Amino acid sequence: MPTCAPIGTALLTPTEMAEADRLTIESGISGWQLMSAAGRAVAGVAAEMVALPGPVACLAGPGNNGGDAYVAAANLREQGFAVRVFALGDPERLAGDAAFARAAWNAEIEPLAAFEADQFSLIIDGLFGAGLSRALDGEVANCVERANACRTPILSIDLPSGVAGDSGVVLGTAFKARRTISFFRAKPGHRLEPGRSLCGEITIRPIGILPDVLQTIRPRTFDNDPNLWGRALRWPADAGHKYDRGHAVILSGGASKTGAARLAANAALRAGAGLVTVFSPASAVLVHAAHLTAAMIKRCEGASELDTHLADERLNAFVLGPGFGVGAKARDAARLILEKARALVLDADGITSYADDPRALFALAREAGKKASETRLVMTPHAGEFKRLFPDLASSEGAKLEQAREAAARAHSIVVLKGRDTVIAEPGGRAAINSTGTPWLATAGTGDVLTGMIVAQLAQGTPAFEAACAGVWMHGKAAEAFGPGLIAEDLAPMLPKVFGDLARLMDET
Ligand SMILES: NC(=O)C1=CN([C@@H]2O[C@H](COP(=O)(O)OP(=O)(O)OC[C@H]3O[C@@H](n4cnc5c(N)ncnc54)[C@H](OP(=O)(O)O)[C@@H]3O)[C@@H](O)[C@H]2O)[C@@H](O)CC1
Ligand SMILES: Nc1ncnc2c1ncn2[C@@H]1O[C@H](COP(=O)(O)OP(=O)(O)O)[C@@H](O)[C@H]1O
Ligand SMILES: [K+]
Repeated sequence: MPTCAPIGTALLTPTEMAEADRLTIESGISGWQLMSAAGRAVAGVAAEMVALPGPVACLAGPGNNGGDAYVAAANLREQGFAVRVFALGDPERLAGDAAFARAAWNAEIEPLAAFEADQFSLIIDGLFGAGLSRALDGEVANCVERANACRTPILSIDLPSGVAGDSGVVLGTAFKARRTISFFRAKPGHRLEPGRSLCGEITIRPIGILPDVLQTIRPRTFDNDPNLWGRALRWPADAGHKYDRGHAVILSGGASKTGAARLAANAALRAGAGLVTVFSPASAVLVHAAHLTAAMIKRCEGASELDTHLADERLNAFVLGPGFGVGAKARDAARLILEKARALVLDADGITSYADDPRALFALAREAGKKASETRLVMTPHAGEFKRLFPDLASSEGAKLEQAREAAARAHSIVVLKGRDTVIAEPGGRAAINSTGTPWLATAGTGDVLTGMIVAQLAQGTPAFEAACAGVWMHGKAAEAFGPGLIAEDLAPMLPKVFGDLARLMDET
């Protein structure tokens, strides 16, 4: 079986990054060494973006982000580029390493008001990075908007000025960069929208910060990639049996709404569940029979039949919600499944069924978790569904990471808050931000497919957080593998390629 590094790829908040900086300096590497390395790295990327002699504009802010810009300016000048530096505020007031960097530039510094964006071949944005503390306004906001309006490419240092590093939210206004270079580890703001889109292509460079500092910082946010969950994923054992790979159940809605259940069922089979059964009301059994082959069908009319079926303990992971219908029937089913401490992926109508009483669901999840000694509920809301269960959290605009984290703690469950920047959070505070996928996923039924990919991992015994992360990752990879023009049915057939690529990736790490 392939193996992989035990910890994930951490994403550091600006506060954690400052701590990484501080711990490294404490260990004997100076702040000036870090800034020099950062500035040189910026110049290296700039030189990839523009041909000699430029001209290049370096916009320098009042903090260390500006310091990086002065170092980059001096380095580019050495390489033969024509460079002009424009400063926000009085450069004489710079302190510490940034003052050093300004002194090393040792040439004219013009006021930001003199900057004319269309006179340059490249703009380097060193106004604000991790230290952004309030909305851009006045002269700075004007400068950003002028730069965005012209076609000159922008290279942002650390973050596009105006993007908050911990949330990706825009404070006032922000540069729309062609490329962004950051250091040591990426930040949540590089992954969360709209920050992610404003960064353009992101390059992360080492600058001498020691990875050991992560042991002290203990980050809680990670890139959703196989470094985080690869080792937890179950692969078929050489002499394995189908029951070793779990038996997933998809609860279907009535005759006119059966497609969603089949999308989930086929995805669950392709994603590795040993067996998959669709529980169907009598009225829809024939419709399913006409379409399903490897997946099985069992009549399940309502609560009492579900209760009887649940006596079979091999049925270990369930999907409830896609096409199911909103109401008491969904709530009864969720209750029975969680009371038996089976793993449950709750989506769509399953989530909406609890809009009037979310706390009833959270209590069921808490008890199921206690009984099984692990989280049993995975919820997969899109923003609209999220709002139905967590209206107070949803009103805090733009704080997607914290919303998902708080919701997971409150609901004693894994919360998969979907979108281009899907966040997966667990009750203990660990969270992952996904970057796989394409905009072609914005089409009917792809969420149903996602539930199938997650339930397959749960059925195989992967812990709920890792199961959800793996499902979201492979869902996006399947979309990338298919390319433009996809519909929901196209995703599951891409999984053999996704698994092949994953196995190779993990063998390499
Ligand atoms: N950590 C590392 O490992 C390394 C970090 N490095 C670099 O350091 C950067 C972080 O530096 P930093 O902490 O000095 O913050 P920075 O982003 O320059 O801004 C602070 C200044 O901006 C001001 N200000 C804020 N918002 C404002 C607004 N809207 N409008 C106007 N002013 C505003 C704020 O004012 P204040 O809030 O104090 O009033 C303060 O004066 C980081 O992004 C990276 O590039 C590398 O050199 C090497 C290693
Ligand atoms: N612009 C986008 N880029 C990447 N992924 C997206 C985008 N829009 C939607 N998705 C993904 O597509 C899926 C849509 O799920 P959902 O909204 O539940 O759709 P449905 O209910 O039609 O199945 C989610 O996994 C979501 O993260
Ligand atoms: K910047």
